[in-house]
Amino acid sequence: MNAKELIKNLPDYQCQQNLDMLNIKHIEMDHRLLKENSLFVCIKGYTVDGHQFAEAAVENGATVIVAEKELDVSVPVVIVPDTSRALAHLANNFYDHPSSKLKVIGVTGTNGKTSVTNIIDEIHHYAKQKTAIIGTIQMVIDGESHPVKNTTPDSLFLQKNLHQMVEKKIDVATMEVSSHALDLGRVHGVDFDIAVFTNLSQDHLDYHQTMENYLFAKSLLFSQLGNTLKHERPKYAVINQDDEHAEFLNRVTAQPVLTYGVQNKASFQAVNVELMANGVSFIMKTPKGNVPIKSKLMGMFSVYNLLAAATAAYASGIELDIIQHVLNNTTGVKGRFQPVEHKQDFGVIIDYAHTPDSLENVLSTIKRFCAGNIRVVVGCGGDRDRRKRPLMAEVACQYADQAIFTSDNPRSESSQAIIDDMVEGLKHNNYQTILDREEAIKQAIEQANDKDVVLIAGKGHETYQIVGDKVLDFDDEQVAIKYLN
Ligand SMILES: CC(=O)N[C@H]1[C@@H](OP(=O)(O)OP(=O)(O)OC[C@H]2O[C@@H](n3ccc(=O)[nH]c3=O)[C@H](O)[C@@H]2O)O[C@H](CO)[C@@H](O)[C@@H]1O[C@H](C)C(=O)N[C@@H](C)C(=O)N[C@H](CCC(=O)O)C(=O)O
Repeated sequence: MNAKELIKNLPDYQCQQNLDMLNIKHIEMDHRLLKENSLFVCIKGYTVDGHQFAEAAVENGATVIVAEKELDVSVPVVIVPDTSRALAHLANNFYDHPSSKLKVIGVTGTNGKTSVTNIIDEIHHYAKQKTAIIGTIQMVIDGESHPVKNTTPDSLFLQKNLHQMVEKKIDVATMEVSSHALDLGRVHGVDFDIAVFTNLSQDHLDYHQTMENYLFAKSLLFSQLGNTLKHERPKYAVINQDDEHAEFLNRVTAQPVLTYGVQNKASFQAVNVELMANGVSFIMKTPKGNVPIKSKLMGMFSVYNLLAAATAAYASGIELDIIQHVLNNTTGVKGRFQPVEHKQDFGVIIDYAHTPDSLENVLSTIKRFCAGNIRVVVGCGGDRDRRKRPLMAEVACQYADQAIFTSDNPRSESSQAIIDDMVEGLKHNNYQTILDREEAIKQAIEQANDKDVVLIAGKGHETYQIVGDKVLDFDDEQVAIKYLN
């Protein structure tokens, strides 16, 4: 693509050099990945400023640099006020606006994003559509799995892979949209068809500082839905009517809204809800009649996840009998309320719950069917929201009979310091501290009696533990299996 053509839609750029003859074959934001004839965008990161790699980028094949300041390099420099924003638009332009060529469903909210995204994907797959999914666990394009670094990737990765999806004739891409991504503009330019809101509770205050900022970031997905129709396809906002922020989000979007909920009247409402030891059942009231649902997924939060996915799928034009089939048969996602199969007479469940709210949801669900004691193994991540630490410990001790506080991903912090934050001011004494996560899981399993349930919380699907700058192999499920057999 001609360099001048590529940058022409940037609203506010300066470039003293002539770009007419330059052909750009790649866009890159990491100088280590550069190839010949690339445009390199210098991103000011949190830990590193990409501007320092400009010279090395030229050596590695960059023929144009996009930066926020003048640079002493031998190739043309395009100066823009904000390189992250420019990258999102350049990538969208370079890959020819891929999100306008397939249906894109974005799911945001504190809890439930992964489960809802996966159920929406399952429904479209069952409806014989070609699907792709982008989320915390992985990116899957037409059944092929790819690793991911972030829940919602940076704009370059995102646009490149949306382009791949168009090439592979994907009909619908369902993606988790984190508040970080919305705030950092990773999804700028993505033409969403449907935006789904699950819920909002305390998390990520290390980044957003206040709940108002956190809500504002989430709301960007709904304002970004715009007010235009794309390709004659209607756009929809799907909102959890029972969440206290529903009304605010309702006002943010200019598109038609479909709601779901249990307590309040909604487009999709669950009534006659029964929470059982082996699943949930309810009648799903819909604009086209009542649909009985009996799912293997457990707990009230699963009722909400199922409703969110059903409403989004309905907004996407899927027939109710297909939605019903998938809701009744889905087995959920690895690391989300995942039972570990074994021979003993007690239960072991792995869950990604790493917020006070999600931990409370999971523990209160277990409380409904556990005939013995609940034992929870839990920690908090390092270099992340410190304010949630005592709240997590309080929830653990309040709902479980015995809590073991241990390491999560301590990152650059000491595990002991994180646990000190958790227990500061804690009035309960039904807890012990075992810093080593494997030892904590072992102890919880060895202490369990018949009818007890052991919940291993916080890391879910993760197969690693981040200690300092090392990423060590660690899989809660594998460790549990080791001590169960
Ligand atoms: C705070 C934050 O969001 N950081 C993200 C950010 O990293 P950073 O700002 O430190 O950037 P950097 O990697 O130092 O590099 C800056 C620039 O220099 C370039 N570079 C760097 C080194 C080099 O040798 N050469 C080079 O060119 C980089 O490619 C980049 O363009 O940009 C990276 C690339 O896009 C992200 O992977 C990284 O996410 C980190 C891993 C992260 O942990 N982010 C969390 C906070 C996050 O975003 N979480 C949400 C999920 C939240 C949830 O719902 O649970 C998410 O969506 O994942």
